[in-house]
Amino acid sequence: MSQAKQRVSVYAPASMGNVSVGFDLLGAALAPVDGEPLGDRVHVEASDGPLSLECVGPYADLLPGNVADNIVLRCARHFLQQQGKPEQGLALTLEKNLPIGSGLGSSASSVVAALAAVNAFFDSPLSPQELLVMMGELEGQISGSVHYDNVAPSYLGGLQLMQQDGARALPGFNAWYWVVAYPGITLSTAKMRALLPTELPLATALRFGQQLASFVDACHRQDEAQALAVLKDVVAEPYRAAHIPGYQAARDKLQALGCPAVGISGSGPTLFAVAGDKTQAEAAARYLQQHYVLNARGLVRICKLDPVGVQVERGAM
Ligand SMILES: Nc1ncnc2c1ncn2[C@@H]1O[C@H](COP(=O)(O)OP(=O)(O)O)[C@@H](O)[C@H]1O
Ligand SMILES: N[C@@H](CCOP(=O)(O)O)C(=O)O
Repeated sequence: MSQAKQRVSVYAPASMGNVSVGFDLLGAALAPVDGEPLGDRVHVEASDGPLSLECVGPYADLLPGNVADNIVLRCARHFLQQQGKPEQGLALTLEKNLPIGSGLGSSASSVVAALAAVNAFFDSPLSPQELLVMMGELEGQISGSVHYDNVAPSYLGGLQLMQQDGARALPGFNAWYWVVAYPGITLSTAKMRALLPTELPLATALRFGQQLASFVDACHRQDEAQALAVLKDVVAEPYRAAHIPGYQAARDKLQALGCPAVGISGSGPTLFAVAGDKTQAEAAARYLQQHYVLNARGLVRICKLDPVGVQVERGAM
């Protein structure tokens, strides 16, 4: 009697790094309100050959031509080496649903889905904390430095604040909609990081600390007015805004439409706008679709926070 082969599929949602107020320290997982997924999927199944990766999906053609450079394969290799396992017997498929270099945590989504999938395939030898550390290291290999504000929310869901010893969930504001718009052009995270100064003036450092502390306090007390008053980026936006085509004009227009906060998602070019209700979210989405999206690769989604993060499905083939 032949034994059924095991198959594991993992979905990892898009994420928004920084959320304006917490450069490299705060991130949010996104779930479109229309129920359509917005994130990469990785499938792992047993095979008789060497470790392999196939890429499919709407943004697969933008991945590195050499599959060995794909972060999903690098994640699988790293995991197998770390576990003392041979590089064979696994066939991986990446469904590349997120645009690359978009500010939607695309590489992080692939990293989270890949590592969660291989870990689940081998019955979870790594704890969630160990896995999160590995995700941060692998994501850091391609984005220019280790930062957890994409991998942590994609893995754990919700709004995640990085601490010295791991990630802590912050209570978000249930009424808020997060409208995200990706114009359809690529901006490399590493290059957008290279625009930033290596040191900040003392006044900026103080303002950053005060704003982040106020935002965290406001989340815990569910003080919406205080949270919105400090949802501002004094660290990265001043250096990045001019490098994102159309960003400053769109931000001004969205504010005029009544959106209480607008910012760069991750390192851009995606922008986000907070909307207090569905009507305002739809007006912002219409504006962004007409004026911020530049080509057919672009997208606009009205989202809530994804409360779940990674989703693992097991099955037999
Ligand atoms: N599975 C993958 N998903 C996204 N990017 C990948 C993947 N594998 C390799 N890469 C490479 O990693 C880099 C990711 O760029 P980055 O600007 O960090 O994108 P993002 O901000 O969308 O994560 C690109 O050079 C891309 O070719
Ligand atoms: N904190 C990082 C976030 C990068 O996010 P990405 O989605 O653009 O990769 C930064 O601002 O550099």
